[in-house]
Amino acid sequence: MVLEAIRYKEGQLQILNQLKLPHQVEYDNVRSAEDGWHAIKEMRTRGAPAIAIVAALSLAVELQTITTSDNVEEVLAFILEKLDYLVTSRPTAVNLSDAARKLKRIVENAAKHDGSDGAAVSKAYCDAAAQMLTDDVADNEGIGKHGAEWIMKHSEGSKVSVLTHCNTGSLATAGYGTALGVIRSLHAQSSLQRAFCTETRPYNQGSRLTAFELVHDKIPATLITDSMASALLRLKGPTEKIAAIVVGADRVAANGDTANKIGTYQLAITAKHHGIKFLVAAPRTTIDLQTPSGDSIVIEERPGKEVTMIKGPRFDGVDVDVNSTEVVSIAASGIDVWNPAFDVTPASLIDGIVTEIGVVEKGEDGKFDLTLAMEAQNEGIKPTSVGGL
Ligand SMILES: CSC[C@H]1O[C@H](OP(=O)(O)O)[C@H](O)[C@@H]1O
Repeated sequence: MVLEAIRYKEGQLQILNQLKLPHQVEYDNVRSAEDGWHAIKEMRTRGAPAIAIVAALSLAVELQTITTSDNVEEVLAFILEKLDYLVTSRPTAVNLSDAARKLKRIVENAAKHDGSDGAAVSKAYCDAAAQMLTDDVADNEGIGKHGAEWIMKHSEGSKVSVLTHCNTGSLATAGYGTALGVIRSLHAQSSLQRAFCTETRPYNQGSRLTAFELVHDKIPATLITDSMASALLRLKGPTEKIAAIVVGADRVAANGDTANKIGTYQLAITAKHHGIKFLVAAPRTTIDLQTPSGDSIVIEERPGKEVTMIKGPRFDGVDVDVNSTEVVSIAASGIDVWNPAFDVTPASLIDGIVTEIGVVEKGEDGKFDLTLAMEAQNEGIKPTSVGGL
């Protein structure tokens, strides 16, 4: 079974309901932008690239199943309004707003063409949205290649271990993954000793999703709790050949400060303390030159019950009843909760930003210059993840 977070064909979009993984594999139909918004908000689908793609395709299937007006202005207004609505689903990952901006430009250009009609504008949108699936997988394979090469160049021996956080694999993207794509590439070239993954409280992307992907791909892997990371580096770093911590990103600011899953910042601190390389792996659609630094990144806060309650199938001490679901409280009633979904890692703690066209490192001034990577994108060296703009 190929792990597909997103299944799309004209007129039909299905998402793997990630709230039910790893014990149940269930796909939910997404028939409209509203369905897409709720799927993203409820985190039935998640991951910065996947959020952008599901949002874009949710509007595509809506356009493909309604009777499209011939009126260019009506269809254009409908698409622009729906994109503005979809962007409100989750604020931190830039991929969604970046895709919305590029899709708006595409349909505005399509509407200007002589003889254009509503159907032409709708088709231009749907073609660009579908292209995001293909481009994202290509981006991730490039990230995997460049990241694996960089790690091997900066470590000794023929095999290395890496630690990763959250889920950045096929369940967070259109396929292959970003940081998990680097792990897949290391494994494919027989350079991976072992992948360590953190459970990533409170949504448990690591224990539920990354562990699921690593077991599925038969990659040697070990799950640890978030609180074990520093001890792992100190006690097992040398013997397990841990060469790097590789994480994904939801938004990379112009100076390289990176918003990613809560817990990333403390991993960067412990990596620095233990002399372990710290890499951010993300497509260029995650780089946001309009946001000057991490101080300007909006950090999503989620409901406290995601911390105090835990949901899963019943375990009778022998087997897991995959068809059961129990929700249990694991905190004292009445306690206040702070539940930021992300934190910001300062560029000073990041050794490299792995993109699909190469690894960006800091210059002699100790700062990242991300404009070069983005200029490569704008010069058309490779189309962006939305319709080749
Ligand atoms: C390639 S996924 C990037 C990013 O998205 C995840 O957040 P969430 O699971 O809340 O959508 C996590 O921060 C990943 O690193």
